[in-house]
Amino acid sequence: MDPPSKSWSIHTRSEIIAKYQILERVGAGAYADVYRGRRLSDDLIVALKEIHDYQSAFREIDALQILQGSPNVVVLHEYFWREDEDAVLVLEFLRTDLATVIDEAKKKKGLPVGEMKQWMMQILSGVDACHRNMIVHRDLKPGNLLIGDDGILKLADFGQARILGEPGYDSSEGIPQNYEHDASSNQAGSGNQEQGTLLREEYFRVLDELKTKRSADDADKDTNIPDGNTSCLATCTTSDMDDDPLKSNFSYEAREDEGEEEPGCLTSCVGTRWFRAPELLYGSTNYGLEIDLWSLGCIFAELLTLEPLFPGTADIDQLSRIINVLGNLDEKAWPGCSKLPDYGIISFNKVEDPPGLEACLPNRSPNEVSLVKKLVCYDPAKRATAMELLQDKYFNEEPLPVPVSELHVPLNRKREDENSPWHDYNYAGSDSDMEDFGPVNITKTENRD
Ligand SMILES: Nc1ncnc2c1ncn2[C@@H]1O[C@H](COP(=O)(O)OP(=O)(O)OP(=O)(O)O)[C@@H](O)[C@H]1O
Repeated sequence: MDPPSKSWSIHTRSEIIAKYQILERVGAGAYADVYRGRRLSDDLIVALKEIHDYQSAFREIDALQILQGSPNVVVLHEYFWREDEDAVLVLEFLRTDLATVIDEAKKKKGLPVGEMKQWMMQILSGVDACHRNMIVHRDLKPGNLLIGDDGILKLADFGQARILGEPGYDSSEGIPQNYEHDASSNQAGSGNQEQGTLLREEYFRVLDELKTKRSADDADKDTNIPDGNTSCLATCTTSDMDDDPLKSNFSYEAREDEGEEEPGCLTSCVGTRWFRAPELLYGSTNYGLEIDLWSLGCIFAELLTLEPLFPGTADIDQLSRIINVLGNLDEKAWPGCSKLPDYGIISFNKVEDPPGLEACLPNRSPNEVSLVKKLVCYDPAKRATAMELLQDKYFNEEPLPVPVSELHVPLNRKREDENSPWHDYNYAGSDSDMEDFGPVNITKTENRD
């Protein structure tokens, strides 16, 4: 089978326009365009997500099918996917997101604690649903936590999600059960459709072809947005590596391919830099659900201060910011960390007296600081689970979480490209991982073999 040609236009898809009126485009991500749509049968407003990347589509459909019924995960109504077309997911339409809540709170100089707790509990409930199903989201950030008019927050954008097995995951578990590959059939999947299930062998064959094609596509790319608030898959290109003076450390694309072929390996190039766990920054390929818990800690800290916790401008700057707060990463802080693939490559100067997370959370209560500390810690095994945090005393002390109906839901969505503190930076044209980041004491040691 030839790699699928991309339609790039949902408007030409007869099977979709027979059922939905396509309204305006409401968003675009690394590999997707999202439109507001209206279901003709009952006027239901939906989001139509056209995904231009096969792997992201497989992952998103697979994870969402497993998580359907979880109150804090976006609803997948149905999806369309023909062999030669992009997948189009029909999702419930959610007008705003947590990034907008934070942005509005900043303008109003604060977020009431009772509201903040309610947002946090909903996030924890969504993450708990994922982790109970051994699904690691891998791109948790405020912009991927969507919010409906009713104040219900839902985890979205599962394009980087993976299903982990026990004890080492079997990558073949990431197969969508209802993928329709018969071009004669006019629709691919509506959650419970049985016909057209793709065999595992066929799935991996198709995936291999696509990865080969994607590598070729990536080699052609010459644009890069070095935005720490943008998903890694959007920022990792071959041009990143070419410009990176430590390029032997950051061979992300190579890792993605290697990792997919060997069960038990995962790519370290996932997520969004500001929310990326240290094990990913050090190149780990056998991490677990805990990477989401680190991201969660960064999101909670941002809710508490209304500023990103570690707004790194490059991967090394990201690590430097973490180390400058938590102290150096060593065997004492996380036994086994020296085995991380990139651990020996860059050594940071000794941080003599790290200020700790308290310094990043001024004027916050001890229980609030403690909540963040339970998540933002080096040793992944020490990070509290979402389930544990739902029982945290913080949520049972005054002021209690407000009911969902009392949450202030913003009317619109923040236009990230305009409001991002890195907006100007993004368009300054710098791709280099070593340019433009703040003062950082690093020493480059010799390359790995
Ligand atoms: N269910 C939805 N309802 C309303 N808008 C949505 C919905 N899903 C996505 N969007 C909008 O579309 C944008 C892009 O969607 P999404 O983040 O899922 O795409 P992506 O390509 O996977 O993104 P990323 O680059 O973050 O990986 C979102 O930021 C949001 O503005």
